[in-house]
Amino acid sequence: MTAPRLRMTGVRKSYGPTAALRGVDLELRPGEVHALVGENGAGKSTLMKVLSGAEEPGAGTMDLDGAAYRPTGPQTARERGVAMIYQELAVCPDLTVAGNVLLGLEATRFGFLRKAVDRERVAAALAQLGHPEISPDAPVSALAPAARQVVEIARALVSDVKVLVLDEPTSALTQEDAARLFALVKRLKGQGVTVVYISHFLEEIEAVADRFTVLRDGQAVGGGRVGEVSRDRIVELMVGRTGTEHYPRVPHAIGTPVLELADLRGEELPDGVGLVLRRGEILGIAGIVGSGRTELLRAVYGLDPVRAGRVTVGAHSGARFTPAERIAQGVGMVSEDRKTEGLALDLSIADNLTLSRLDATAGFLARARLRTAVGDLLRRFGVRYRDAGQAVGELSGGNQQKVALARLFHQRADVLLLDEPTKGVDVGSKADIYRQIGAAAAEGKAVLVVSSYLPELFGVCDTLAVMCRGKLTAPRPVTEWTPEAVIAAATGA
Ligand SMILES: Nc1ncnc2c1ncn2[C@@H]1O[C@H](COP(=O)(O)OP(=O)(O)OP(=O)(O)O)[C@@H](O)[C@H]1O
Repeated sequence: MTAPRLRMTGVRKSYGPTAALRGVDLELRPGEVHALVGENGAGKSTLMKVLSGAEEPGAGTMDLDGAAYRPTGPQTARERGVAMIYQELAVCPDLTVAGNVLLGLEATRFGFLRKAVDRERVAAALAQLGHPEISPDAPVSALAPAARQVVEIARALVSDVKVLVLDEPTSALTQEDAARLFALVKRLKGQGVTVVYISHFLEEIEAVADRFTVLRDGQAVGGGRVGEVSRDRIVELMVGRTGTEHYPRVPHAIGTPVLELADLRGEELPDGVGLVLRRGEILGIAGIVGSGRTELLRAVYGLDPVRAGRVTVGAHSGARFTPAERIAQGVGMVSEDRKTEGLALDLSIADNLTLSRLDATAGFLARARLRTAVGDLLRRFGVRYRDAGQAVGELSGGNQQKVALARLFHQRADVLLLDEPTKGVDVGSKADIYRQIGAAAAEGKAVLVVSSYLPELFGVCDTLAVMCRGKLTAPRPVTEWTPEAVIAAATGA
């Protein structure tokens, strides 16, 4: 058997009273793609932060190519050839591509700046990654997310990366860019680089990974070769029980219209959208990143200016309402970008959950009743937390997403606008969210859901419409669509 490239033994890490890692062993081989899977809060990011020097372990040892490995920070980890690429990319937008790729290297490696040589080196790295179209001289601020990600990977490559960690790397990518990323990962593997790949999409893992390890509650509970273990078995290992239903359906009936859009136009997108959403209806909007789906929800909610057209919510007709007015009209939204627009990360879970409830009686509710309501909501959404007084920023990414959704349900909105509601959420918890969406429809609420994950739209929605360059097809029952027809409509084919 090949000697491991990197070995982690008995790694522990606690944040105050929260034990994030409880003695993890992990072995990574040279030139393999190793998937790390597990429920939200299982400890995946923490384990990889320890590996890449961003967090110091409380206990345990690591060795790299047979020698002790104890990084004191991300820079010393990089010097040993271990780098991590986060979901929120860490590039400096004001620098050029070359400036970013060589960041921190000029001084240590070259001693002095050799511009032409540096430029060549960066161009070679980009070509090696299969992206010669990215110019070393381009300002990073001008690049799309997928290209920025390539810049970060190139940065790791020039410092002779041996182990590269990708944390949910496709979360901001179009399907096409995701396919290019998979090709790039395979190239890196061919060059002997070990890639650790964190993802909640088992399809992705099957497409790129050789082996996988499942984390549960801060421990490695299983693993093996991809392809030799069924998806259901992997999910079982993740959640610790059998028979997780992927798309639970709650029976619901469709009633009268509650939201109507007529020729709605934003500054650029959307471009003349009309639709009718009825009580008890779950209407999905498919489309590629950039097609105007997010802009559509933002325009309806009053977050983006509306140039023309009409939005009717119950008795309120017009287009220029503020989000506060929309909330008062019974509209709620969970934005795709929960960090900047959704949650107040420094505030407690309980405060975040109760912030947007404009219920005059809330002030008089006994504290105990409110506490019970909060606890009940957190349970319904399967949030893993220590106590409701804990800051939301301390939760894992997927658990933050669940809090953002739970808040909307606490707000008791009648019209729910959901933009990528299960982004970053694990397979088991996705089912919890689908169940809550179904329950909302059963209570007569109307749901407009934007998603880039087609199986989810097919599994959850009653009706489906596809957005392409700011325009929306007529919504049709989901049974009348096929994935191929959706993709054709989304790409304007
Ligand atoms: N800075 C922090 N302060 C306090 N607790 C933290 C901090 N970072 C992580 N945790 C806790 O450590 C545990 C593991 O979190 P981690 O982010 O590693 O999970 P994850 O498996 O990456 O989850 P996700 O799939 O949601 O990204 C969670 O209980 C989380 O709340």
